[in-house]
Amino acid sequence: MPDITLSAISKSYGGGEFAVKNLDLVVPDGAFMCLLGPSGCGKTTTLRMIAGLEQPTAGSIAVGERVLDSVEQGIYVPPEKRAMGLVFQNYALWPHLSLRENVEFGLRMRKVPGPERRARAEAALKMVHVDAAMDRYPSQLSGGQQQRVALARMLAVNPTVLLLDEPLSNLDARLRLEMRAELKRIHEESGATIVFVTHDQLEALTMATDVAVMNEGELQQLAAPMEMYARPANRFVAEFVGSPPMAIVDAGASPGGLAASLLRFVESRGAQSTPAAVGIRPEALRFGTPPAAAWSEEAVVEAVLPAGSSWTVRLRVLDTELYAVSYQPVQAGPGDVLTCWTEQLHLFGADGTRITSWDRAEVSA
Ligand SMILES: Nc1ncnc2c1ncn2[C@@H]1O[C@H](COP(=O)(O)OP(=O)(O)OP(=O)(O)O)[C@@H](O)[C@H]1O
Repeated sequence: MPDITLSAISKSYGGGEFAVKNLDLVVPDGAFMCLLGPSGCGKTTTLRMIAGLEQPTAGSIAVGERVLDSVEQGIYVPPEKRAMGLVFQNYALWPHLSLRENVEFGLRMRKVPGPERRARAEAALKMVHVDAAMDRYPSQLSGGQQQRVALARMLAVNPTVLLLDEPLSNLDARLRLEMRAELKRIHEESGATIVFVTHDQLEALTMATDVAVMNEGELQQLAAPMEMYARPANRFVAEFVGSPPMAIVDAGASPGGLAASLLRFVESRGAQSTPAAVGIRPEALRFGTPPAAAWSEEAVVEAVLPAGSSWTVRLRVLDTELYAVSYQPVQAGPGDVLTCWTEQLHLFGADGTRITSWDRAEVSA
């Protein structure tokens, strides 16, 4: 299956508001792409347009050379002719069919012969761990089990493109973790192209090969997960990806404050442009003697919150409260003064975009 290309796609439901604005996006063949963003940012609308369930109001969608939508050329290919598998958050299982029959249904429509149909349905149900309940009816299952059956129903037809809209939202934490690993394995084994909608940044970071972050209908950044985490393209992505979120300190506050300290540091390191804001990830803050090339300040410990494998520390650094996350035990208590330092600062310009010249300077330093 070739790449899926969205060119200048917009969607308005009327009233002048755009659910999706001028979106250019290529989903490479075999990718596991997550569309990530807060509620209402246009992820579902984008997925539904790829599926053919919504028509764009401008732009075009193509798979390889085959145009599926083109507003300009008046082309629209209906969902059933797109050969894509779909699972939505609000999956609909047939209530009068057993789980096995539900999964076999799609295969029956595709005229797959009986024995093969049965084997493929069983294998798919096994994959999502509901094979023990194969002869039950949907009403006898929990929401999470039903969601897994919906996933199995789609997997059974071996689609080359899977479109998934929050398919793990009804699962408890343990099953979610298990299904993330399963989906990743299914992706690797099947070679299918997956487009996955989620508002959960951890889900995107753990599963995707490519993450497209959206906000208010617009693409904010398209990158591999670790690249996005290490170098968020703007303030929105910086605050959305990562937990706890990156602290972003605006320049121009009091001269004796944290912002001034950070600005003095970046100036002393020859930053080519003055940032409007500086970001620090909580897990990039360290304690103890700083390396010569790192920014550091004295910090007053306000609280230490142990969480088993990590320690979250609330600090006051000059005029600002910061959080640090340490994966080593923190031997300190309220009122103690520690030296905190970091080797990675994220610089943002007045328009909120990342100052990339600083990253290059940091790398070459
Ligand atoms: N059928 C519709 N009619 C009118 N407005 C709609 C319709 N569907 C979506 N919208 C609007 O379009 C915008 C984007 O919605 P969309 O469902 O794509 O966002 P989302 O990022 O998937 O959000 P969520 O995670 O909450 O599902 C929202 O402002 C929403 O209210």
